Amino acid sequence: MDSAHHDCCQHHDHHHELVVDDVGVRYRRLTALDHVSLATSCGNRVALIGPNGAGKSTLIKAIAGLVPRTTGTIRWRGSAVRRWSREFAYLPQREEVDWSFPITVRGLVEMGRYPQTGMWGRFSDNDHQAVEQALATLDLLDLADRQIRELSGGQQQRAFLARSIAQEAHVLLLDEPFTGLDRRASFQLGETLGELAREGRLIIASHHDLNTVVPLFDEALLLATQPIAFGPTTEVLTPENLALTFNETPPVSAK
Ligand SMILES: Nc1ncnc2c1ncn2[C@@H]1O[C@H](COP(=O)(O)OP(=O)(O)OP(=O)(O)O)[C@@H](O)[C@H]1O
Repeated sequence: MDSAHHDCCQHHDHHHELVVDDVGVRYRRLTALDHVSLATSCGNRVALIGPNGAGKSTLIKAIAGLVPRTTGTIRWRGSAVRRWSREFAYLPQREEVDWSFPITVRGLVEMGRYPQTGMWGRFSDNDHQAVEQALATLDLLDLADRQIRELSGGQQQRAFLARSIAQEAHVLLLDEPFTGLDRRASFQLGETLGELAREGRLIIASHHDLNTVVPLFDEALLLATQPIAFGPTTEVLTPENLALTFNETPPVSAK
């Protein structure tokens, strides 16, 4: 990966850059999230872990400013997040994407520039350069003129990541990015996310495979509508916390 060091952490102070404070989200009468808090900063990869319906997607959308909060606040670098901004990139779950939509990889990555140029705006040299740089970063130059429907699942994920790089997003919010990838594609995506985090981005992803949380993520939030635990992956992934999260009987310690 050859992109220059990302500027994400230059604003770093003693506080965390992203602060989710006591957030609740309700859909009509259903409480999807309740009293959720976490604080983290750029450079981290944060896993959201929990059973189906635990609120992982809802939290991702709330941080992205895509669903309204019922309670609490979300602050990014000291300012309240109220609606979507260019600093956040959101990748929906695979099944929410229309993969038959006729667009090339380059066309998809160019969409990352629309917040700057407007949908019908002229692309400057700077915009073209950002697109080519993003394609190169995700190793997609050879595939740039292919239709996205003609790509493998792993290549499609990379195309979406390239779009968020072209957008110059600081926070990547990914809904189950590893689902449906084989081992090789998963490994490659893991390497890519590691690089993007090292360059100074914050990565937040829902994740289902408990066996790969530790190698792939620095921090984890265990979630079951309410937060069960948040912290460094190796500290929070205890059998007790997992049992509470997945509503199983906690292991009885030997007497
Ligand atoms: N648009 C919506 N309207 C009403 N209820 C919703 C909506 N979206 C999600 N829900 C409900 O909110 C709860 C949390 O859903 P969410 O999709 O955030 O969970 P999740 O942890 O991402 O689940 P999964 O692992 O199955 O993707 C669920 O009970 C779900 O049915």
